Amino acid sequence: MATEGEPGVLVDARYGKDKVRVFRVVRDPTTKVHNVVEYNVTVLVEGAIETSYTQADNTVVVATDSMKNITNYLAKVSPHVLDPARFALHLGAHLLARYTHIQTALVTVDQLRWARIGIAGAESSAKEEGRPGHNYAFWRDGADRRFVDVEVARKEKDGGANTAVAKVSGGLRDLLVLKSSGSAFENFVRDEYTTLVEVDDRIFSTSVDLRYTYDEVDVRLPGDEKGLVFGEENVRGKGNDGGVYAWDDAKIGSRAREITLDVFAHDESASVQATLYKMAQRVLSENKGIEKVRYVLPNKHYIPVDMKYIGVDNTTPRNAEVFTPVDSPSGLISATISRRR
Ligand SMILES: O=c1[nH]c(=O)c2[nH]c(=O)[nH]c2[nH]1
Repeated sequence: MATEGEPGVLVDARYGKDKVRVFRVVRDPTTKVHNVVEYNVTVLVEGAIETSYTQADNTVVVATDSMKNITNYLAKVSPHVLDPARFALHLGAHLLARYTHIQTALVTVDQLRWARIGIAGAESSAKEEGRPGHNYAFWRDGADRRFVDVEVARKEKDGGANTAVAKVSGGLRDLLVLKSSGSAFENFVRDEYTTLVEVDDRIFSTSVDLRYTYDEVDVRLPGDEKGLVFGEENVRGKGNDGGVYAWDDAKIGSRAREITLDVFAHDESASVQATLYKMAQRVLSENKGIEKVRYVLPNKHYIPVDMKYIGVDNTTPRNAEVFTPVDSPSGLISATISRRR
């Protein structure tokens, strides 16, 4: 939108609430087993909102405070609250159903870890991944977070249709790993700039960031007045997968984490690049609904301390035992691996 006399043109605009912190407990009154989730939610919208920027017209603005309220309200009433992907889809679809001038809703749900405390006893009838666990006592069993990113876009402009298409990706952030053997780095370019020595055994540590992207899904917006009826039938995969959800993000999320840890541990790593590629291939081969995988792996260097000055060998790989962990600089290795068509 351009106004005469102004040098600039509004090219894109989106707004919303970031860092909406939500904790939800779901209680089963019969078994007394509780399930809990903690999310950091980002909820943004795009659409016919240009005049709020160009003409100070707030009549098109759903307040970011209201978006926070909607997030909390859906955390209370959505049947999908325990599943971040479905919850994010429901929140995005709800915003489009409720506000016809909104074209696209962008929802990110970052999930903090809460695992059942695995103890036996009277209050431990619940199970987590087959293990016994306390019914309502939990602990933070890792600093890594699962996330899901959902972009729900109305199919037709101007609120005309009750159908939308959703781009969904999920992943993992800040999974910190280290191995003290099984990693080499040799045969790299050697020239006048090279000081790094080749090693057939070194420490390999990284903080894994992983994003996997699904095939797009079709979304039917909730038709009921309150926008709360949003079931399996509202989301359809595009392939011949019999409709409903084309994937189970909860299962894929925990499997991708297991695969990442498994490949990291088992691979005789020739480089961060080569290990990354193997991780991505495994994630693709075991999860048919995933279209592409992106890993970002910083190489967190651990430098053997040189003790030659005191007559001690601490630098040849066999004798390297004391290291200085180096925060910066770090390598930064990334790649996207897409399913072969
Ligand atoms: O696995 C590695 N890949 C690199 O590209 C690189 N560069 C470097 O200095 N060390 C390493 N390690």
